[in-house]
Amino acid sequence: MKPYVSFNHIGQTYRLANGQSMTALRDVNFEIQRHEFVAVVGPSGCGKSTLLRLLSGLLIPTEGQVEIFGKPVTEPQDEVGIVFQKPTLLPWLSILDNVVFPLRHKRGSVTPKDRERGELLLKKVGLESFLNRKPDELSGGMQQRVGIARALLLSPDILIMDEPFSALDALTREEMGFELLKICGEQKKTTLFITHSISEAVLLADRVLVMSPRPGTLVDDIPINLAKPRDISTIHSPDFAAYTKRIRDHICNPNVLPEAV
Ligand SMILES: Nc1ncnc2c1ncn2[C@@H]1O[C@H](COP(=O)(O)OP(=O)(O)OP(=O)(O)O)[C@@H](O)[C@H]1O
Repeated sequence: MKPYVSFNHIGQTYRLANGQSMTALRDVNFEIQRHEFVAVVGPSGCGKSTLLRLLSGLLIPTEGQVEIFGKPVTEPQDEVGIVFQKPTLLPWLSILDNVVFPLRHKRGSVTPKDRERGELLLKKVGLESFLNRKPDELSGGMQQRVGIARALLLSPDILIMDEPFSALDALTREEMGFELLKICGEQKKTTLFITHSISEAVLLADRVLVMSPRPGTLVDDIPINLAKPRDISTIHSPDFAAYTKRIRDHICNPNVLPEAV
């Protein structure tokens, strides 16, 4: 099967303000199949967000090529939706207007049909009774749901998420993870999910990519063969513990070879 996303020998060197250069990524190679949920974990500064910017077309790699279905990514495109760590909602707009904002930005206007779609997406994330509220009347978890609905507005095939739940409390974070799995399952998205949380990565993903410290490169690519649908009982299974240990060993002690799970 043709990969949906491919990172081919990706290197990224940033030019710093002082004129020096800094290599953030070195020879990163991986593929993502259609409808696969791939999580990326690694130490701080290893280049996780850089990977995300490369796939979103906000950044062009200094080496290699990122491709979506065989086509090089050279600019941002509608088939990619992004959920950021903070949803950055416009405080003066209602929740519904925030969700349809990308269309207003793109086309200059919003049709009743667009608003209907916005309402449907807000229903999907459980916010149908908050359409006319303002962002600061919502909790952090609810605001992040608005960010997810907004990212789904243009029906992207690919969803990229940069630590989307890191600002939430532990319980809300868990709940949002399960909701995300439901949404990705229903809407058949191909997902690249960046997180600092090893257990979140194992709980949500079909595959976990583990990165080395900077310059970041892949040190492990782990298929997560835990039964689906996943729920809170998944966390208590022995396989879950084995997967998290394998990842933690890489991150805490980069010289330890992965154990078989
Ligand atoms: N625009 C930029 N200009 C210069 N250096 C940058 C730029 N963006 C990122 N970097 C550097 O590249 C490296 C990788 O950054 P990146 O944000 O991709 O890592 P990360 O793994 O997402 O980090 P964290 O987990 O701390 O969020 C870091 O050393 C960072 O300082």
